[in-house]
Amino acid sequence: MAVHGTAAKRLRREEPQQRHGTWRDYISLMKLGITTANLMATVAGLWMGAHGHPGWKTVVITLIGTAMVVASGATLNNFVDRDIDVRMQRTSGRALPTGKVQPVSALVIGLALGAAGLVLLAGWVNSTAAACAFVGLVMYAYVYTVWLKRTTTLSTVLGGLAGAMPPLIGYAAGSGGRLNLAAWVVFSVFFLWQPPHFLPLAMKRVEDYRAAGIPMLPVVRGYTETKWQILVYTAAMVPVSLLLYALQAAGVIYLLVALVLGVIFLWRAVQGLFTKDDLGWANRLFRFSLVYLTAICVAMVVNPL
Ligand code: HEM
Ligand SMILES: CC(C)=CCC/C(C)=C/CC/C(C)=C/COP(=O)(O)OP(=O)(O)O
Repeated sequence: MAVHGTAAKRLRREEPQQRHGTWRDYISLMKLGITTANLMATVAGLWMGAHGHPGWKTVVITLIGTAMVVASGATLNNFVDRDIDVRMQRTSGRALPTGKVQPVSALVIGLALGAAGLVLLAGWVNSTAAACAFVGLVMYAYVYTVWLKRTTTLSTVLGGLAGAMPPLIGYAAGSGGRLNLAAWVVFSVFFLWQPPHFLPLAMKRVEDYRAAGIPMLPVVRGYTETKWQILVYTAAMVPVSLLLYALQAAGVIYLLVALVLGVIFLWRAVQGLFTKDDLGWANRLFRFSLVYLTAICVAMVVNPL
């Protein structure tokens, strides 16, 4: 049945405009901000695994391979999440919800990046690094994105298993495939860091997630429970981060950075329990989580033993 006049105009307005994407739109699928930060974590793992002396060929190939696998995870996450991203103000302008990039293109690019990155790591680094990358990719693109994010408040914590894999990829690359206790302590620091990194953002975007039907912790259990969990994970992360010094895997400079910034992180998390300005506090904590991440990665590079 032909549709004429205002109804036709309204229909045209509701469909995502079929605009052909530029190369920037395709690149945006890879979430370069998060991917770059994951490479920073990979470098930290590399230097820790190699006790400060990784070979440059290993560094370059590991970073290219890990970048491809993380970009693959982000692109596949965009492909799967396009139905919910269109319903959240923060993500509705992305390339897939706006129709700038076709879903099948994102799927093909995501799968190709993942396959190429895994082959690079397996063929030119080592099988342990490739295995860590494969686990991270499956955990992020499938377990977190397809399954957990839509069904449980535990998605953030379990998604943290994926987010803690890049430093382990780096550690495996730097150590010739050996994942000793220090490797798992590095993994644990990044694992414990992620809830205090993301949950403040989830608080800020609680109405977005409620509108999209995503059961993030603040949507289901409210701000108070979320603030307590932020405090618990931060309180666990600080002493675990100091274990690297106790294991003689990192030196005094690292110890001072982890101690001072860890105490500041902890104090800011405690402040959340008493603040009247929840969203202002959440904004500041999210931003500080990135400062802490950067400082810890730099300290691991500067002062491995
Ligand atoms: C459970 C795991 C994680 C969740 C749920 C999460 C979630 C998010 C979200 C929703 C944003 C805002 C992005 C936007 O608005 O477009 C963000 C930003 C960011 N995340 Fe995470 N993240 C996680 C793990 C990580 C990890 C492991 C890293 C790095 C090692 C990281 C680094 C960053 C950075 C640097 C930004 C700011 C840059 C940007 O917005 O692109 N995140 N995160
Ligand atoms: C080896 C490998 C692939 C490791 C994964 C590293 C990585 C990208 C970790 C971040 C994990 C994560 C849950 C991001 C947020 O996705 P989201 O869907 O909650 O964010 P969005 O709402 O902004 O899309």
